[in-house]
Amino acid sequence: MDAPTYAVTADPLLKLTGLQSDHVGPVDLELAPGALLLIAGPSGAGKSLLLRAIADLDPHRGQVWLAGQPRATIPPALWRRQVGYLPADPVWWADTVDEHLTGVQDDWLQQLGFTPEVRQWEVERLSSGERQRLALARMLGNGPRVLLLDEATANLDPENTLRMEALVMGYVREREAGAIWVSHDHEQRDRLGGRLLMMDQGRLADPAMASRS
Ligand SMILES: Nc1ncnc2c1ncn2[C@@H]1O[C@H](COP(=O)(O)OP(=O)(O)OP(=O)(O)O)[C@@H](O)[C@H]1O
Repeated sequence: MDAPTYAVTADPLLKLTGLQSDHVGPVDLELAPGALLLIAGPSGAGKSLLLRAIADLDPHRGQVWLAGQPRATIPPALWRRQVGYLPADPVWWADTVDEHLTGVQDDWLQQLGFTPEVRQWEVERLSSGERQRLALARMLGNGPRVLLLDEATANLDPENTLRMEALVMGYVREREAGAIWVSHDHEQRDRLGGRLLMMDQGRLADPAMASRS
C-alpha cells in the first residue's frame, strides 16, 4: 500500500521582506504558526511603527504575506481582522462595551477577570486597565491569525498582566496563531519565552547572533 501523502505547506504564517516605512526598515522576518516573537529596544526605535506597518495602518513599502497569501490580494478590512494590532491605549467608538465585543467568548471575559455583565457597561466608565483587557477580548473576537501586541499590558497590575499573558498564549497555542509582542519588561519576556529580537534605529537584530560574533 502506498504511504499516505499529506499536504505540506512550507509557507510561514507571516512573512515580511524589505518592509520599510518612515523610521523603519528594511525588515525581513518570518513567523511560524504557534510562534511568539518578542521585540524590545529603546524608546523611539520604531517598534510601534513596525507593528503598525505590518497591520497595514501606516503607508509602507515591501512585501507582506499571510500564510503564503500576499497582502495585496486580501481586502484591507479583512487583513486588519486577521492581523490584529493591540496598542497600549486602544480607541473605543461606541457607547457600550457590548457593541465592541462581537465574536467574543464569555470564557475569555472570565479569564480576563470580568463577569458577563461587563458587556452592559458604558465605555466611559472603564478604567485604563479595564480598557486594555477588554481591547484584547475585542481583538480576539475578530479571530486573528497574527496578534501584534504593542506594550499591551502597560497599564496593568501584576495579576491582570498574568491574565492577559495567559489568554494570549492560550489563544496562540489553540489556534496555531502567531504573536509579535513588543515589551519593555524583561521579566515579562522571560515568562513568555519565545524568540527575542532587539530593535534599534528602525532595524531588527537577533541578540543571540550578535553575542556569537
Ligand atoms: N506620525 C509621526 N510623524 C513623525 N515621526 C513619527 C511619527 N510617529 C512616530 N514617529 C517617530 O518615529 C520614531 C519611532 O517611533 P515608535 O513609536 O515606533 O517608537 P517605539 O520604538 O515604539 O518607542 P517607545 O518604546 O517609546 O514606544 C520616533 O522617533 C517617533 O518620534
